Amino acid sequence: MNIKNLANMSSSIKPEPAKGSIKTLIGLLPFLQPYKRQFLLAGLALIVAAAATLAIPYAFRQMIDLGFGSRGIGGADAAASTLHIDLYFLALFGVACILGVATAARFYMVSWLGERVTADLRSAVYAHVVTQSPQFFETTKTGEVLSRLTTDTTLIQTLVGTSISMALRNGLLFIGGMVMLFITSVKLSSIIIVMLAAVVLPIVFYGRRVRKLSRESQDRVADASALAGEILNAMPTVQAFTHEEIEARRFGTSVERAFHTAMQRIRARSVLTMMAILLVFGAIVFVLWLGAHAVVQGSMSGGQLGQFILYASLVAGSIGALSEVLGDTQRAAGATERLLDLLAAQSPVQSVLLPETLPASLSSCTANGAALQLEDVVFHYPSRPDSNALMHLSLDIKPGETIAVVGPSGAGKTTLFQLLLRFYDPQQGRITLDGVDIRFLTLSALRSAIGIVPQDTVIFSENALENIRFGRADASDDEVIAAAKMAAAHEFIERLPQGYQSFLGERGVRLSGGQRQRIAIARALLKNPPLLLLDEATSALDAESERLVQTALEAAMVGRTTLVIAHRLATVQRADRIIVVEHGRIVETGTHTELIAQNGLYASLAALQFNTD
Ligand SMILES: Nc1ncnc2c1ncn2[C@@H]1O[C@H](COP(=O)(O)OP(=O)(O)OP(=O)(O)O)[C@@H](O)[C@H]1O
Repeated sequence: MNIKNLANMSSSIKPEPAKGSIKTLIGLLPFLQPYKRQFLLAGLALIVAAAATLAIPYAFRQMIDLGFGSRGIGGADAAASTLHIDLYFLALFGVACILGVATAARFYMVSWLGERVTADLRSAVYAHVVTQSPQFFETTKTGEVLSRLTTDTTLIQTLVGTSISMALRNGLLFIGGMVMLFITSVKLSSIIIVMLAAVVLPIVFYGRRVRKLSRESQDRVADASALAGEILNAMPTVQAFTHEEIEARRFGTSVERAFHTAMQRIRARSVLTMMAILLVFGAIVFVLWLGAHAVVQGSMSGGQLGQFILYASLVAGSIGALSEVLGDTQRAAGATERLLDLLAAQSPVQSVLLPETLPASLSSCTANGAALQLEDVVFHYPSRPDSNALMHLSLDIKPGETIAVVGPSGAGKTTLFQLLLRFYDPQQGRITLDGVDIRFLTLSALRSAIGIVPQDTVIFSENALENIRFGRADASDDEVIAAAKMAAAHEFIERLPQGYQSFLGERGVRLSGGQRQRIAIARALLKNPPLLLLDEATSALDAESERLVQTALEAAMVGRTTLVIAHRLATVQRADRIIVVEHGRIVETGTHTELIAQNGLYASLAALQFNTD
């Protein structure tokens, strides 16, 4: 349980990972391992198909030399020749049948693998990303994560579903074809080998360039989608400032940049393909020219040359395909690198291996709430190491107490909540819940004990029932309705067109601010936590909403410890204690009356903040 080490772990993903090489693909092995059997079957189908392909030129030669050859033309041998033709055509058809079945089987297995591995990878990356701390989401754009989940996984799907099998098939055809070329004619094949060596070097060199451009191209696409994601999430602001055109132009520029980089990659890849084909075929045409001379001089039969031509075109085709596969594989290697980076991101806030448990009274909140202690807490955000957001903050809260937290903007009020939820760990000091250091609890045990009503409630694209059930997934409908009643949300939900079944739409656009807050309060009540964190909305509600929200909050505070970032007079007046925070320190503590009497920071804040009530 070395907390220091845990805290020091970096959560951010590397901004620019080391150069992607095909070796990176080894990182995919854990995702392939569960499907060894399918791989084996696909491999078998592949070998059968490759063997059938390689058998075709041989059958072809037999047909020419033995079927049409000098032995078979005219006279007594005519009957035997017909038999030969029948046999060899039958054999050829047999081979084609095997090729058809084996190719279909390979395609099926390999495509299945591609889809399966991609689905697993997507789920694994997503499951990992949702456990990351806020720090991660500060440094990684949502759009980029989405792009990795979609574009990058699709590249890997191409790799597993197509490229690997293409590489293996063409690799086999290349090796088998070369062996058969040597068997057919050692002299011509030796010449081909020498020429091939001269052909491969430029291809390898150019392949590197294509890989680099691939990576850049993916980055640009990710940039564009990150930009779009950010803007689409802020549409009302964008439109209120009439920024539609500017944003459309900005996105257009980003898309153009992606297009430009993609074009560079496509150009490089076209050159690569052209070079590969020209060089390989050039070499083969030259060798065939030599072969034609050999047939004329009688040192080679026509069938032999036919067979050689077919094998040579198989070999040439396989080299062409391999160079193309190399491009895809390199793109997939880049994608794998980016996905593995995401998977490797470690949240600095981790559950300890041997967690302590909360006292039973806390896990089922029936008692009075939780005791909470902050002991000399010092904290700075990882992105701002030289500016402490909280400084030597100590606080002792008894079970059932209601504490109002007041302070100027930027004082550290929200930060305090973030630490209580363990979105971050303090650099110094500790926080205990009923005497247990919260770092020794599992994250889920800690967060289950805390209910939060944020300033701005997120409403999911679900009906009202499910939106409240977000507070506790296993709550029954009756429990949800009971919580809604306590939170003064029942009436307005009943009045919605389909009552609790009403779809609240993306971001709950159909609900007013006060209604959203009551949904949030209902969620918290459903969770029934011993510790409640409220962040009162600063925006003014109309008198009726205000009254309803206050009623709901009062219901929510009963029987639990409550910390509330207060913006309303009613709240501070009801609080057992008010703590006044400034520059990350507690500067005043007391009740409303006491603090007003002190005539310090609180008194001046109260005069400003609460005068509308
Ligand atoms: N994610 C973050 N990364 C870096 N600094 C942050 C982050 N969040 C807050 N801060 C800084 O920490 C300090 C305390 O911020 P905090 O949000 O806790 O203030 P607050 O009292 O809640 O203010 P407000 O009432 O305006 O919400 C501020 O100086 C703020 O700029």
